[in-house]
Amino acid sequence: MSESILSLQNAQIFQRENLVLSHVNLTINKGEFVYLIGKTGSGKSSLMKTLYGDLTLEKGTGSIVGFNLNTLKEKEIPFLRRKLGIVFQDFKLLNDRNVFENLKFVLKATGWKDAAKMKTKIMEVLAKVGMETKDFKMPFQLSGGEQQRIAIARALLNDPDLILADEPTGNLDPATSVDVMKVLKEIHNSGKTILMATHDYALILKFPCKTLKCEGGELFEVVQQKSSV
Ligand SMILES: Nc1ncnc2c1ncn2[C@@H]1O[C@H](COP(=O)(O)OP(=O)(O)OP(=O)(O)O)[C@@H](O)[C@H]1O
Repeated sequence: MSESILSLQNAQIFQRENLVLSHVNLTINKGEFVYLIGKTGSGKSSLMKTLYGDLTLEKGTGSIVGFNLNTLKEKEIPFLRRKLGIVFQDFKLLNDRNVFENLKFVLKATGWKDAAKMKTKIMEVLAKVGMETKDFKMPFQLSGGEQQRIAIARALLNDPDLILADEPTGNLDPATSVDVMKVLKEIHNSGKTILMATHDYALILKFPCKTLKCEGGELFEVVQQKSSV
């Protein structure tokens, strides 16, 4: 039987007092790659934020990477995020330090102490995104696509059970988006589970996968046909 990594049942997603999505039923099994699509303002980011503990799940039930979203305490959120790799549209790299130090910062913040082990891990994740020769570069010396690769490498540091990518190609041109998508697909092929919010339909057509759509305040699966995505 497939192992569920993420499950929401009859969930309601709120932004403050505003109901953004209702009747959300969603299961993601280990090893899946799932797109989350929908127009701007349809609730993709709100759903993602609920999954990484930035918004509270107030109605319905939910569990993710072994955490119960209904009973999640503030102090548990860092532990939840260690089991998630989160990738954002705007990379969120620290501009005052180089690539290596950006990654080391995350390892130290998550309890790593041994310098040699940290170096091995950093070079391992950089190799996975094809950036092993850029460890000494400052973020502003990198292109947008390269910065996103580093952000993906950062998301891999703690061997996450699930990667949540919120519009990871949103700031990239079409060719660079395809390159970054290839990196994400390689990571998926190596056994990782990925949920990716996007409104880049060209990418979905090029790399078809299970697709969920936020529309009219609800979430449903769409069939992979040009007319339906
Ligand atoms: N911090 C906030 N406070 C109150 N309402 C918010 C907040 N952030 C988003 N919203 C509202 O929640 C709804 C869903 O927004 P959300 O950002 O989840 O959409 P989205 O599908 O991710 O859009 P986009 O593709 O533009 O990122 C919108 O109506 C938005 O105005």
